[in-house]
Amino acid sequence: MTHYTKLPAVLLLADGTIFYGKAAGKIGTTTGEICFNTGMTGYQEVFTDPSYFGQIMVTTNVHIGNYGMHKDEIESDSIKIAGLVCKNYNILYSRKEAFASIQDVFEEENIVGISDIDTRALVRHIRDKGAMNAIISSEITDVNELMNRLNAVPSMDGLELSSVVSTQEPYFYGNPDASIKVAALDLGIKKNILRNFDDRDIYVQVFPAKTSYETMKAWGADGYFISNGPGDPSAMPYAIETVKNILADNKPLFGICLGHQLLAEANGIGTMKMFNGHRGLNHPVKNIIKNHCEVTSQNHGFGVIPEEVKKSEKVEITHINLNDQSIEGIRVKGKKAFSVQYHPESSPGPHDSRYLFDDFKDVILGKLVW
Ligand SMILES: NC(=O)CC[C@H](N)C(=O)O
Repeated sequence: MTHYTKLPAVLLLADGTIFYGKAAGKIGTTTGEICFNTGMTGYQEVFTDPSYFGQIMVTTNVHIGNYGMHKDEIESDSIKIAGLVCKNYNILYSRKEAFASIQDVFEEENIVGISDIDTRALVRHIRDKGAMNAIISSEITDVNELMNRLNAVPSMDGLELSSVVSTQEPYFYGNPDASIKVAALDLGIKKNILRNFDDRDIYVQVFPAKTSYETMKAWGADGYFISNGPGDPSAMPYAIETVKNILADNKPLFGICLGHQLLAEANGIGTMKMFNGHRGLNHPVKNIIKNHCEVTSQNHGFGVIPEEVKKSEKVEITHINLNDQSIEGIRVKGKKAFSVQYHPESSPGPHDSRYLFDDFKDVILGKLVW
């Protein structure tokens, strides 16, 4: 640990609300869309999830950093959140397997945060007012200056971010002798998705976001995976085109989160920005086909437009959110394509939905048809 001084810090929201706290992480200034995650564990997996790129994360779990940082508990190779807002920011940690403190990693990776915030009050405020941009600073105290900087930050609505976090070059994951080959379009893929494929004897080639279907097909994949990722799905015509081409060839396709939204878009179903996203580890979802409930891990700020899904002749609904009845899963009629809005790789989160990876394998093997 190089240094740690609890300097004062400010959090300013786009609606003018100010919270004062203490500096956490790198001393500096950061901006992004503010969002909250209600998960009670797994902060490192959450902070390294590329879907959070461009977002300032408020953690409702009171203790952050208390079990340190672990080499294996990553969902990508760097911290992806734009900033952190928390209550207790612990630079001391209790686990001997940890390789560093949260402060070491945040300093190294230039992540700016603010602690000692009443996160209950802040979350209630965001919950009532909806998604908005915010700025954290431990170097600028002038509120007008902060507001000027905040006003220059683009809205998440309409932002394409996948090509920023995606791999630049294709790479392989898993066992080359595995029985099945899947081409994954990396829009911000989480590592635990790759681990889940590997666990099921599936060899994956991960392709950059803007790879065409033709290029992936040349590898001879048995199925196609469209990943999770940051930003607005409607701002990604290149990926919608890729999904349309996979569907036109009637290849097995599985989409998670952003991949789900893109499967909807490719079938003429629109997506929308939600008033508040779903981010947490205990969202109840009903599987309509199997007639059971799953407790799910979620992280999304956009959703598919329910009315458009319901009147679509191309897709059928497979999963529904039991909190707000939003659409959590679809499958394309007469095709081998399906997707879910939530995160079955659940890292962190409960493992109720891991069967979806088995389902994808069964679709590829022709054992699951609809
Ligand atoms: N986890 C994800 O793939 C998120 C998808 C999309 N960026 C959203 O916020 O809704």
